[in-house]
Amino acid sequence: MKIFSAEQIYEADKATIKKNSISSDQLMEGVAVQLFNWLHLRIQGAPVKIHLFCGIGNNGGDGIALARHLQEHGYNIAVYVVNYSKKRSDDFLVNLDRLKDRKIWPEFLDESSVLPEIGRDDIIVDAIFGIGLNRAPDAWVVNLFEHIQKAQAFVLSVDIPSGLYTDKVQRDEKSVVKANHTLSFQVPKLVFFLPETGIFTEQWEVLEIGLDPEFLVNTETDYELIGKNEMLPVYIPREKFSHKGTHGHGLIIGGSYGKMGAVHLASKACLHAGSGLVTAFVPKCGYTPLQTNFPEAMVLTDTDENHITKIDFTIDPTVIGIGVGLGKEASTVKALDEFLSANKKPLVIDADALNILSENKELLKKIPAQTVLTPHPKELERLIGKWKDDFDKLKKAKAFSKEYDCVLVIKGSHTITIYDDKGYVNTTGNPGMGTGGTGDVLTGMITGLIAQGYNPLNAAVFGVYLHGRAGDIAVEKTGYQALTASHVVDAIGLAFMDLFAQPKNRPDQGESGASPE
Ligand SMILES: NC(=O)C1=CN([C@@H]2O[C@H](COP(=O)(O)OP(=O)(O)OC[C@H]3O[C@@H](n4cnc5c(N)ncnc54)[C@H](OP(=O)(O)O)[C@@H]3O)[C@@H](O)[C@H]2O)[C@@H](O)CC1
Ligand SMILES: Nc1ncnc2c1ncn2[C@@H]1O[C@H](COP(=O)(O)OP(=O)(O)O)[C@@H](O)[C@H]1O
Ligand SMILES: [K+]
Repeated sequence: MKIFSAEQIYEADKATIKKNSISSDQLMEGVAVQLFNWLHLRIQGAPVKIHLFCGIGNNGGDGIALARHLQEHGYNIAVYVVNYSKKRSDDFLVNLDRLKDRKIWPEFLDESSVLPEIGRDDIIVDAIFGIGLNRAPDAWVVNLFEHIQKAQAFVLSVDIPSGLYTDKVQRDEKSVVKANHTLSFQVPKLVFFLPETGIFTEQWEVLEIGLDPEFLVNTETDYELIGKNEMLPVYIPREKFSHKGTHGHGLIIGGSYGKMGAVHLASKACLHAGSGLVTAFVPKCGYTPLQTNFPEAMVLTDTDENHITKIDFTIDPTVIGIGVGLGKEASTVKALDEFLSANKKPLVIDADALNILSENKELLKKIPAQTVLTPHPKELERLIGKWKDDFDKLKKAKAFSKEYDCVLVIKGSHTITIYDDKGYVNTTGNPGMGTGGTGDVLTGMITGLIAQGYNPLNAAVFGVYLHGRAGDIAVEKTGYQALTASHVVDAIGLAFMDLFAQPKNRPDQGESGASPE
């Protein structure tokens, strides 16, 4: 699913109005009917009090139009106009008149108003600011937001939590409404997926509002949301006459004394992701544990007992995943330098190999085109430097990816893979995966996918998707706390099979950390 910018959404709006020969008021009316249907389906005429806080632009217009439909169906409503500007939008005014025609008189709130009482069991509709927010809300509006929060009632935000910008971080947390649920019009917004801005809505859901499909299909976006629908066309099926020789050979290089598990996890994940063969290249101390516990892997060893000191092998792997459990010994740094100077194979780089690159930036020039780098936030900071906020991070990440022609996988709750100026935002995974070793599993999976013939970008995006999906499947049996990296490895096969499972009968919805399909 594409993630459009606010400018593109306004353009889509215009294109829809032009193509369908409808007025903007008719478009808003369609939106209001959708909003009403959503609420009506869930509260089914219950006498719960619904407080609608409406701004004076089109977001407010949506709220005002929704109020009319709720009133027509006998709901117990209270409507407030948050009068933060004299410049009201035409469609807001049209809908305000319609409301007055029905003898509903909204309460106009301003700086001097006594704020309404809201019960804990009431519902709040937040239609104060939409995507038109372009400056910080006034202090009295922030005060209203706090009043809304204190009520602890269920907050439904229309289009976007009010106070949240679409393209920058709102510094003051109090200046944004914290929504329980957001109904985002037609497309999700990038801010739902970034750590600093995603916290303002617990759940989000796309509400179809009938924007022109041709515009949506033909418009390129900077970000794409990755779910099952995006990954199915990427999947490479197994051919009947294929064999281990055609499924590729992944080589995992890493490990040091006390950190051999990382190599075990990555190599196992590489095989579970479908690589025909896997070889682990480790210090000598890794030989026995790996051979004993993981019979499917072949093992090559360094001359040193505890660390990688010289990466020397005669096999011909398809792809190399390097860095897990590696350590940063001086001899390891030298070995990595020599390896990168000679290597011609596609690479996946993680963990200490990334840290070595960060400390020896000249080595970055030696990585092959489209190398996949998989940093967690701290490793990313070492690579690209400190960022001011999440948007600055994405900008710096894109510049870095361009400079070194690499696929940059920014790991997190919603991992974002960057390549060629575009970001692929993952929807799978869960907080249970914040446990040692899950990153090693991802490295192995991406390596295993490249081994089978996926190009590095597809391998990264698909690997991240499958990794999160495996975590989601595994956590159903373990719970968040007990989930371990090994559980994730064990569920990789189920994650593949889930690609072809019949969809469950539920609406196209998502929530922080859950898949939208
Ligand atoms: N295609 C779609 O998705 C459709 C979208 N629709 C809906 O339209 C919504 C966007 O509506 P919108 O453009 O009228 O802007 P909105 O957010 O209501 O703000 C109102 C105005 O407030 C102003 N302003 C800004 N910041 C301010 C501040 N801090 N303090 C005070 N004032 C401030 C600013 O005007 P300014 O003063 O800068 O001239 C701004 O224009 C969208 O979210 C969705 O709900 C549907 O109806 C139809 C289909
Ligand atoms: N809250 C979360 N939601 C979804 N995925 C998560 C969450 N926390 C961590 N993960 C995933 O778990 C992995 C952790 O990787 P990393 O920090 O490198 O772990 P390690 O170094 O221990 O292997 C990443 O792929 C990350 O996206
Ligand atoms: K809103």
